[in-house]
Amino acid sequence: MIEIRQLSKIFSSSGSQRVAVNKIDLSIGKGEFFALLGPNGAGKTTTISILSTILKPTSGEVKVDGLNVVDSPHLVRQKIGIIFQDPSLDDRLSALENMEFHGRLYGLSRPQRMVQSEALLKMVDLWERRQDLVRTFSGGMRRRLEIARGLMHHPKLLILDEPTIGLDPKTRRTIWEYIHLSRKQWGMTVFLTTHYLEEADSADRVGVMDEGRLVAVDTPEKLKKMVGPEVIVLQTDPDNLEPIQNYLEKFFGIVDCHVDSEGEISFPLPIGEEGAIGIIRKLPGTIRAMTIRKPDLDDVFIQMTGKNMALNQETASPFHRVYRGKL
Ligand SMILES: Nc1ncnc2c1ncn2[C@@H]1O[C@H](COP(=O)(O)OP(=O)(O)OP(=O)(O)O)[C@@H](O)[C@H]1O
Repeated sequence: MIEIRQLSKIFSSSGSQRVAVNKIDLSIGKGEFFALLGPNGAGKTTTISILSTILKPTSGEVKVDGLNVVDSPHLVRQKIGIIFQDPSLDDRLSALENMEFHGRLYGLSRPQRMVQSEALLKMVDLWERRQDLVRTFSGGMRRRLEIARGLMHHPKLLILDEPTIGLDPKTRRTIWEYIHLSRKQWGMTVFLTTHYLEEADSADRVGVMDEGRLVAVDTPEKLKKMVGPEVIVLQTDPDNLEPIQNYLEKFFGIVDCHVDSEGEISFPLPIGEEGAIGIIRKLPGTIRAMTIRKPDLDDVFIQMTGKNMALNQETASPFHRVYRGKL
């Protein structure tokens, strides 16, 4: 459904150049659910702006369902639905009018518009509120309406740029139910950018993007396996973080540590070593608590980029054991 070859985008302004996307290659199959994960400024929005024909590449080639996005932008737009980070509804119109307007732009007939609007507004639980102005809607209701509107012309490819940012967990779950329902109904491909690790976790494949480069692409399970079987998280004094890092590097060759200013340090448990407790006993300073858990996509990100991705995470990994007290 998507073929990206050696795609680069360089922004030039007042004499300086910024490489937002740096020679990425990516193929996404029909019906696949693909998540692009990366921190602020990684190049995710730029990539999907090129995919959706809003921006032109500096070099490289992008095809959507066999159509080149530069040569055939109008045909490509017919095939895609986009949900942007920033709301794009007209809040002076009602929910139904927003649907109707979008349907007209996509050349749907009146009967098609009526059938689709009713089915989709019912799907997102907004049918009862169809005559109300969007300006009277809550953030979650607007987001649900945007999803319904993006699906109005039955796109082959749905592009979502952080669609659930700032929404409560219940609304996020509901939105995903609608998207998965539509995937099942007409085999839609989904291309998502997100900061939420659990959203990326449910994708068929995840691409890790950093500073314009695609540093890894694989299933979430395989990416996590690359980190190792388990990750140790330790609580210590902030002053003790550096000595611990030095010790881990010197005696265990561990360089993929993540530290935060509160005194937390995490690193993959070395395979074949004497076990977590054995390592901890030899570390300098006081260790207040230790958690052992399965790696998550944040650990993958740290290992690939040396940076932390865990923004907005609600819950820790469910697969953890916690040790507290004297170790
Ligand atoms: N129109 C522009 N002109 C100049 N630089 C830009 C422009 N758009 C994006 N950039 C730069 O390109 C880089 C990638 O930005 P992009 O918005 O694609 O990142 P992102 O991964 O989507 O980040 P976020 O998660 O914050 O949305 C950034 O350094 C950004 O400042």
